[in-house]
Amino acid sequence: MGKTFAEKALGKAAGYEVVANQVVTVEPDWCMSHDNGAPIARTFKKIGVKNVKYPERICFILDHAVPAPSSDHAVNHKEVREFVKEQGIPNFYDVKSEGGVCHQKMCEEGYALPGLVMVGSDSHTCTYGAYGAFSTGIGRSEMAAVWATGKLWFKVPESMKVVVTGKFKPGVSAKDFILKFIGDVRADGADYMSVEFHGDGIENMSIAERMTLCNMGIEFGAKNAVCKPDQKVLDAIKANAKSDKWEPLWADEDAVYAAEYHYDLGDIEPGVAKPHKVDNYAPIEEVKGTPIHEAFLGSCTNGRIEDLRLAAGILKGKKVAVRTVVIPASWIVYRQAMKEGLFDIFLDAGCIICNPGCGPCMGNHEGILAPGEAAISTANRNFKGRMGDKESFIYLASPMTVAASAIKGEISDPREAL
Ligand SMILES: CC(C)[C@H](C(=O)O)[C@@H](O)C(=O)O
Ligand code: SF4
Repeated sequence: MGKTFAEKALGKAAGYEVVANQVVTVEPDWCMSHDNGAPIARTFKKIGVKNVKYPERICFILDHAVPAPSSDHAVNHKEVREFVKEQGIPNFYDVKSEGGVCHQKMCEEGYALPGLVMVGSDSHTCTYGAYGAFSTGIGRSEMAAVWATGKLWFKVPESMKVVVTGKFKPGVSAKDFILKFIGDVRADGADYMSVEFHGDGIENMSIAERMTLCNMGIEFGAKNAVCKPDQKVLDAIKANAKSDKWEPLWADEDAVYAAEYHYDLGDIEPGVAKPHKVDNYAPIEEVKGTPIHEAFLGSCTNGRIEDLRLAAGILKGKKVAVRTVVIPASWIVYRQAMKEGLFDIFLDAGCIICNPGCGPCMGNHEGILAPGEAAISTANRNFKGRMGDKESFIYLASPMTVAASAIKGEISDPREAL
């Protein structure tokens, strides 16, 4: 019987053959934390161990509220800095023009690598599956224990196979597909499963698009989400792989799956997730004309250079009708966007460009909504109150839909703006 990706990756880490539902203990290759490293450090101190087991495997990336918008946030940052120093942790991205959203940094700095086991104290750690890693979010106390012991147990997940063929039509992108998919399988569709994206539809996608898919794995319950580490990935990691333990792993043809789905990307149209759930999908036709008060282009889901280019293509020579916040996912993306002239397009259109970080994605700052207001956002969550006020509304959409909607001040079909 063939093996799934999860069975291979966790088997490799355990050092012996494993099958779905077996419990294994492994030593994760990387442990990522962000601003919440501060409460984790407090928990770590209660364990009674003086030093973390593998300082070189820990990464800290301050991003959730940078620069600190409140004293509480500043205290978190301060405690992270102190912990990094005290424990001799080499991989630290402070509030400087070298950071960005943690998941973007883990990918662009060469931590995300095929076949590695990666954990993060953030639910969207599943993003690194775009590079063929087995990556998953874990809780804070769990992370404190991993720092102390270097180990973590997993139940090897059962797997879901999503076979994706074809190409998107103009005006449609990976975000439209994943929103539609989540609408179909619902928020618990892949609970504790390893989700594998297969097919030429995925091969045709850029790594950025694959990151958008894997990033949203947790929004339908996945333990991890992953794409085959093909030549595109091998080329991308050549320059700066931060570990030599990687190995491209992929599922066998005859692996056994708990569920299987098939999609043709040519059938996908622009769509949104309506308030207040990510699986509340609607095709654009259904929501077209809904007034919005803010547009947000950014986050770990869609703040990459490829996303900014798509939005700029629509905003070029136009004016936005509502406040539009653009946040490149990292300073590398920021510089690139500046170099390509995208900032001129955004600024001429009336957009605000903020420093890389999570921004308003989870309501910390840089674009909080007032009661009764609605936003269209490229992020990944639209829960009640997510952008600051319980009486506000969030529609999730692709960068092109967000740009087209910003111009009209109402939810709009990007195909009409091309
Ligand atoms: C703050 C953090 C723990 C949280 C997460 O786990 O995902 C955040 O990044 C989010 O997107 O909701
Ligand atoms: S950008 Fe949003 S979803 Fe991504 S890590 Fe930050 S808060 Fe979470």
